[in-house]
Amino acid sequence: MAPPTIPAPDGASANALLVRDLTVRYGRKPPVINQLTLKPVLPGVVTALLGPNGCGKSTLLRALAGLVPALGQVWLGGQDFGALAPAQRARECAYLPQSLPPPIHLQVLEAVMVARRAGSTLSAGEAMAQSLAMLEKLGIGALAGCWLDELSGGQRQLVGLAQALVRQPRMLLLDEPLSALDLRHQVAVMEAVRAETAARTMVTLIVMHDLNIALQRADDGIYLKKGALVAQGPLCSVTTPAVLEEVYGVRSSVHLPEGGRPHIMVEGVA
Ligand SMILES: Nc1ncnc2c1ncn2[C@@H]1O[C@H](COP(=O)(O)OP(=O)(O)OP(=O)(O)O)[C@@H](O)[C@H]1O
Repeated sequence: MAPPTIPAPDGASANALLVRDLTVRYGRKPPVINQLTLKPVLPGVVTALLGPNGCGKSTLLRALAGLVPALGQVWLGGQDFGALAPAQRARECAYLPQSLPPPIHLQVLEAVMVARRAGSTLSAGEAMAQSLAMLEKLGIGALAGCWLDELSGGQRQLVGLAQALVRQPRMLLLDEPLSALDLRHQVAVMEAVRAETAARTMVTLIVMHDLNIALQRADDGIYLKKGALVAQGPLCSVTTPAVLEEVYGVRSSVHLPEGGRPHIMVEGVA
């Protein structure tokens, strides 16, 4: 089947994620996502997936990862992603769920190495070097020898992220990866994700609730409401008081410091 014809910016479509007419429902309930069509989600930049509780952000990520059945078309890098065998899809797409990785009795370095070696022919030595480097990038090199089941929630979240990043997927889907992290680790994670996304020209979608962190650290944004697209584009351009009122039902103002990125002041419920 030919890729869906969604207009892409010049030269951007080759590795982009294309989503067309995506419908996802749980059981017999009405669809959570109903015929969603996105503009191309570009590779090499971080795209924040935003919207109120229950609007379908996690469902969209799970559908893209092939973890819930969906109707419609999902293409990645010119390939019909929905038609790939599950093993190949798992190699090309790393998905980090909202829930923490299970606290199994494994050392952190081993756990990251297992993720790196899954489905690859990499030697143990090379996998160890890459795994250690990834732990360092996320600021948790000191945890390499610790047991996973003795870590805090935030530390486990960081290890889950290291496992996702070290696999070098073509598409990285992160569901609220900052939720359990302190400020320093939030910044370290977003910097590492940005650097890996750019270096590997990955498609990276991150569910976020903190709009100001998104505005500082993400490039593009997708605003959803009730499973439908409200706005998509460069995050600093699409984040307007009108969009925030429509999506979240709040009154807000956008402040633009000289030479900086905008930040949002929420003034109240609309
Ligand atoms: N496994 C499931 N079975 C049935 N309904 C589900 C299931 N998972 C999610 N839903 C429903 O789908 C809707 C969207 O949920 P989803 O988790 O995708 O939202 P979300 O935008 O990620 O929310 P949040 O920001 O609160 O995490 C909700 O109404 C939820 O109740």
